[in-house]
Amino acid sequence: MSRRRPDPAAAEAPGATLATAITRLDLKARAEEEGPARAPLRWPLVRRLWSLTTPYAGLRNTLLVLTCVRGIQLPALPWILSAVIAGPLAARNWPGVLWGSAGFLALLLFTAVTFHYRMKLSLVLGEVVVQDLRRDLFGHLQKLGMRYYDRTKVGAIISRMTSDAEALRQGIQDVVFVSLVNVGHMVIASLIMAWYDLPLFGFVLAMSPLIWAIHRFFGSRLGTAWREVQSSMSRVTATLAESVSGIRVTQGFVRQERNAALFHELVSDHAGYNLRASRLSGVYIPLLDFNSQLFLAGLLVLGGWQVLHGGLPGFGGEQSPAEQAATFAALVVFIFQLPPFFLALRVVARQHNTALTAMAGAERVFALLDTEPEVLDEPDAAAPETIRGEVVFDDVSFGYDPKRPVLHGISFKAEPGQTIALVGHTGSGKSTVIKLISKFYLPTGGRVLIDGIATPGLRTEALMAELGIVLQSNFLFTGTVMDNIRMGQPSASDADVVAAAKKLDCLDLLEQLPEGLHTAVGERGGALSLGQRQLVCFCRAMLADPRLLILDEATSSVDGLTEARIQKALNVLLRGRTSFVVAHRLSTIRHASRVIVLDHGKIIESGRHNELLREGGVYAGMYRQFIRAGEAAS
Ligand SMILES: Nc1ncnc2c1ncn2[C@@H]1O[C@H](COP(=O)(O)OP(=O)(O)OP(=O)(O)O)[C@@H](O)[C@H]1O
Repeated sequence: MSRRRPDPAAAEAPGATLATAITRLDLKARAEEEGPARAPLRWPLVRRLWSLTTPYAGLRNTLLVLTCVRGIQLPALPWILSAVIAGPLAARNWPGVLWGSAGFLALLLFTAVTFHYRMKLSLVLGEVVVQDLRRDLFGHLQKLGMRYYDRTKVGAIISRMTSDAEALRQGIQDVVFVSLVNVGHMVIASLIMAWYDLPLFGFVLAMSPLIWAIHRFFGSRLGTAWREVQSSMSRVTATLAESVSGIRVTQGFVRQERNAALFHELVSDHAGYNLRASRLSGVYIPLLDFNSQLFLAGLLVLGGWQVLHGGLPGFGGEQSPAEQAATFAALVVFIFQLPPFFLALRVVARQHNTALTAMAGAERVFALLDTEPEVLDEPDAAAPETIRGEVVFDDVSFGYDPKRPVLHGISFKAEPGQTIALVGHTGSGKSTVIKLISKFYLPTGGRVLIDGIATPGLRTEALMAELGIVLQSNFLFTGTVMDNIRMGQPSASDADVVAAAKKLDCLDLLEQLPEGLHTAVGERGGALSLGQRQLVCFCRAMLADPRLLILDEATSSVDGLTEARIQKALNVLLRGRTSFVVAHRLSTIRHASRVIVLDHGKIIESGRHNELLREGGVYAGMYRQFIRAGEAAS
């Protein structure tokens, strides 16, 4: 954890304690979204990860061959050098030195070419596998139902697609191939050393676990520290983005100081993690370097003794000149083999840490891919060509959590072509009724019937083909006005889009935009006014021409003139199709075939506007309030 100095400015800031509490909660929630940093190596998971390379078996197998070749080349290079020094050079044989150098150069070139292709192909393999994985994840996310999205945070989904997918890429592109190269290198180098001098090699083996242990101790701590640095940075950027986009609210509610305290806390957290990682690196790298050099010093003493005194203490007696030359050659071989041998050991240990991170990422990514989409269709569900648009709620009850119902015994019938206005206080269940008609959920009790077919028996695609949804948030995707309208009917031509806008009598309003229908709407439609966004969504629904229309009317007000045009467009849009409107406009409610008043998930009144007014019940009270609020605002 980071150690922070108390900051007087932050402590004095109003709400600093609250800010700290919020940060703590926020950090905890985000840490939960990110999940554990590492997971143990599990064979089934490794096999599944490896199976992602199956479609690219040719590429993968070429890489395996290159990996093996490189595992031999790496120890062969220092071996040639040591052989030339201990052989031709010690014997003062100049042509032999030249031949040896030429052989070294040739192998060097071959090694460079192998390295080039190994790097290139592993990057390609990592890229194609991650591309497939992201495509599969996205496709799978599209299939998951509302329940999944109700319980999963957006941040968690984004982490699966970004940091976890990246961890998998590292696992596939680096861990396997880099580890194989280095393990191969170590095996061959060990064979060479053991061949030259078995007892001296015993000394090397005895020291290796020390280096491995140092690496494991620091490596895992460093891995965690760097991951914390990264995630604390993403918290800083996320908070910064939120603060900048919400700057008006911040200033409006005079929250600048509180936000500054929160931001300060996140930044000092990040600095703390950075310092911790730097402190660890500062000990680890010099320690490892010192150990390797110490090792060489030990080797020089032992090997030197052997050369000068004939064999290691306790391993044989007097040596002949030929044996002494062989001992000298062995020492040179060891001195050349050892530094890259320890380097390879370090690389393998580092890859082990990366593999644990990849395992954690793989567990989460596969868990998402294995999440079964909720089955909403019965096996023999009907898929009628068209829908007339009769909607019946037959004693429907529903709870997002089945133990806590939010709709109780709802019954009503909408004839084809009718407009049903849903009104009620916030949380009364209006949106939930709409979600049941849209088949985002199935009722927990009773039946929702469309054209006499209960929703589980009606194929979801058939319903969606005849269902148009216009939400209050007026969701627009990055692209042009034209693209956004066409989303309602992807095969529609430009002329069809223009015709839809004409039908709603709003073409002139959209053509007034800087580039007319080709104007880019900006992120989430930010480049358009609220009224323009609503019109684009109406055109989108008009183009799709569904039999059933769901409309969550926007509450935000637009200027009087635009309001009149929107109202006119809305009347055209509603005409001739069964519509359910979460109504906020008086004129929509007045023209509705029926107004359904909900309270705490129950229908308390139902009828035409005038009838309900005459009854003088809850609706009449709401209406009076509405009128008073309208007068006060004008
Ligand atoms: N995804 C959800 N998970 C759990 N409970 C939910 C969910 N959505 C809504 N609820 C709860 O269901 C009840 C009805 O909510 P609903 O959104 O249908 O009301 P509403 O009348 O549309 O409200 P508003 O006018 O504020 O949009 C509320 O108590 C709400 O807290």
